[in-house]
Amino acid sequence: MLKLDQLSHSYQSHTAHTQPMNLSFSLEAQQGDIVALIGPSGAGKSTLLALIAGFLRPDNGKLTIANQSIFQQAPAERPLSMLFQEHNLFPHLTVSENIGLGIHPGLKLSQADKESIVVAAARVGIQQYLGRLPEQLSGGQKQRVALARCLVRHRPLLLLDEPFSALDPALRKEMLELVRSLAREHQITVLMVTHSPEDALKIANKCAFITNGSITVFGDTQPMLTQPQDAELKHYLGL
Ligand SMILES: Nc1ncnc2c1ncn2[C@@H]1O[C@H](COP(=O)(O)OP(=O)(O)OP(=O)(O)O)[C@@H](O)[C@H]1O
Repeated sequence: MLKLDQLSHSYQSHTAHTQPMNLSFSLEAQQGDIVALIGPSGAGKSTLLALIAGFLRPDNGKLTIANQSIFQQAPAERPLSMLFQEHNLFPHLTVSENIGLGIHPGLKLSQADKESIVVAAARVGIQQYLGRLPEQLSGGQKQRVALARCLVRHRPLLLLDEPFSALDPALRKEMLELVRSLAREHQITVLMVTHSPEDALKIANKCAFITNGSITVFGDTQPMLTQPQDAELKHYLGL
């Protein structure tokens, strides 16, 4: 479904004392896979998502979704949605309007669109807040709104950059379970950056370990994280 073949990017060094950072990623995920992206700080996890989302231009390599190259597509045209830890909602727009932005950036919405906003809000459990402004919501409720906005887009790929790490453990677990059931229901492929191996074990069937700008271990999450063979991965997990 999603295929990256040596998708590369180099960050130039800004000072004489630092080296340029070269990153290159190869990865294959099937439809409905939930892939956890783990690895030390600065390894390249967010860069990988930015390359797929189109925020960052690759220098080389191939990037396909359902065998179609998305290399030339602008970020908004790509068949994906993305959820970050912060800055997900516009403060002056209601919950309903914030969700509607996922359908049309100018909020030109048909009756059917408005109905799909209500359906998505109900699916993530925030239908009673549709008229509120983001400041009138808790952190967890805000992330539900952002998730509903991803849902109304009906895109086959969802990119998550630690969206729930600021939530308390019980709420985080709830949100992870919600993402897992939504991914199952809609056969969405999910790539999730996380610093928590526990979260990876809870939600992801596949796991990619990123070090120094590339994926060095990829496999089924359970054996990979509970019986790691790779020395660097063992060290990262503290085993
Ligand atoms: N705009 C930039 N210019 C130069 N170097 C950058 C830039 N953005 C990121 N880098 C470098 O590229 C590397 C990968 O960064 P990235 O943010 O992808 O890592 P990460 O694995 O997501 O880290 P973290 O877990 O801390 O968020 C880091 O060494 C970082 O310093």
